[in-house]
Amino acid sequence: MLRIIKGSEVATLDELTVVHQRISSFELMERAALSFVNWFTNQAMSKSSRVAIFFGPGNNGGDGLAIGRLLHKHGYSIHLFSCFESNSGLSSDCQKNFELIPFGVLNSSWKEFQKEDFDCVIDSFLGVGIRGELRHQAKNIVSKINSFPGKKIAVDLPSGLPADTSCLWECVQADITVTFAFPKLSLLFPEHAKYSGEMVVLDIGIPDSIYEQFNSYFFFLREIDLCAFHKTFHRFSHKGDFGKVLLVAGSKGKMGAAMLATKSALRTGSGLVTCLVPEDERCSIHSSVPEAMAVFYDSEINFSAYDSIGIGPGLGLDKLVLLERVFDNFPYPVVLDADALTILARNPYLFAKIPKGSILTPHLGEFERLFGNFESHIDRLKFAQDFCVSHQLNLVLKGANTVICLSDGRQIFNSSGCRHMATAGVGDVLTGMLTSFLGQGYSPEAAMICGVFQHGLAGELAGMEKVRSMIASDLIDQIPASFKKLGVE
Ligand SMILES: NC(=O)C1=CN([C@@H]2O[C@H](COP(=O)(O)OP(=O)(O)OC[C@H]3O[C@@H](n4cnc5c(N)ncnc54)[C@H](OP(=O)(O)O)[C@@H]3O)[C@@H](O)[C@H]2O)[C@@H](O)CC1
Ligand SMILES: Nc1ncnc2c1ncn2[C@@H]1O[C@H](COP(=O)(O)OP(=O)(O)O)[C@@H](O)[C@H]1O
Ligand SMILES: [K+]
Repeated sequence: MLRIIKGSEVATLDELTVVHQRISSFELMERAALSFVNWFTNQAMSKSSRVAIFFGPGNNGGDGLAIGRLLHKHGYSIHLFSCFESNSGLSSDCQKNFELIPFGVLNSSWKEFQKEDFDCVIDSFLGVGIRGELRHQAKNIVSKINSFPGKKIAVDLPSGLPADTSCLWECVQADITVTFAFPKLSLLFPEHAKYSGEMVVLDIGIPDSIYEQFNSYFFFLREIDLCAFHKTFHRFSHKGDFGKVLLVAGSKGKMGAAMLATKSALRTGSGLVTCLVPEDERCSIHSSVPEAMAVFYDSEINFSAYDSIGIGPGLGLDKLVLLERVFDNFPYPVVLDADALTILARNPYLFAKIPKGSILTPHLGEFERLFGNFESHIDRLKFAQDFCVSHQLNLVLKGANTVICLSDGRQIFNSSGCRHMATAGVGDVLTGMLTSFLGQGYSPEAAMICGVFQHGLAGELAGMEKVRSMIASDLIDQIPASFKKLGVE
């Protein structure tokens, strides 16, 4: 899994790569620029587009100059805007690229930029090199860039955004940030959505072994990481091997949540799925998910007969006693979502009773209900880390780039998913998937890695087809295609 390192460590990462691959730092910059240009030319942007590139004196500016040179070669009309007073302080690779500005590419001061003259702005003013608060002049440059109403594409980071911390000043408001090698931590913070826009991570050929030389408990989960976590089943596998799972979900008026979680667990591969529901609601489960079984609140339930239990979707807030019964009678990790989390928030003494290794799946609102308000995402993540380590629990903090917070302190950002997933019931589907993988014998870590990534992938597939019309059931329908895409049978 890709390690997310600090912005201040990028220079060392570059140096180690240059030595390891026997290339020059100029060649590494060229590689970054080529990967950007390759991405850019695949966007639906006409060759007649007029492109403005703001470039600073550091290596971020060097990237911009190289990008400008290469885009000019592709036939784009390029106008460079320098964001410094004197040419004497350029970084060495920026200087080399400055000397290579081709004939036909205009170069002016940022002050001369006229927004009406362009179709697109590339922001390569500042990257990971920013230290401390943005200086006065830099703030003016950022405002100038932000005055452009069209598409703004940030190179590596929107200028002004610190790489690892929350930002307290105005930065470039990019529509898309194209970042090199690994996502800079601050691009993953929800409070930076208006600066980072969409995020694209481009591989520039830095081997994983180089990242391993840095200490970091933040990771980025990609499709290639999944294969190692999936179990394989053999020819003689029977439904018992695929797990017996129990979903404690649904109440009067909220049976849809139970159905979504149940269908999702079946589609994720569970052999036997039972739903614990109010007896009055038996028909709704039987008629909508005939493959599932139902048990009822008043009956004697042998919780230990199940391989995994997921609790919460549509449960209702009056199920404290039931929740305690599960905790007292089931010693293995459970999945806790939705109303189960609200019951926990109201009764914090229950934290100590949750089986070790369990998975709590709050969205930001539920996280706040459980643990209070945080000024920044980094503070929230630090709290989550301490909570997970001290209680030996796992937490899936849902949202764009869902964070899997493991009980050993590691925090893994998911890369799959799309904005169309922000619709009712999509979280219930995740509960079904996580419970299903646990029931199939996956460790909590493997269940979260496979479940969270694949949930996002199914969401992307459904979103591609249904765009903003997507509903949670569409995501369930795409679970089979997500298995196929991952090559998991
Ligand atoms: N492996 C990778 O990812 C690769 C990374 N690469 C690229 O290198 C970039 C990093 O380049 P970098 O280190 O030269 O820093 P960069 O962002 O250009 O900024 C330096 C400038 O910022 C200025 N400055 C500082 N603080 C400031 C403030 N508060 N307010 C205002 N200004 C401030 C500082 O001024 P000074 O303090 O020196 O006066 C200096 O001029 C990285 O983002 C990526 O694009 C690729 O080329 C290759 C592979
Ligand atoms: N903008 C987004 N980008 C990617 N994924 C998202 C986005 N918004 C929501 N999601 C995902 O959709 C799911 C929504 O879950 P949740 O808020 O619990 O929904 P519900 O309670 O309606 O079931 C989560 O898995 C979350 O990560
Ligand atoms: K930038």
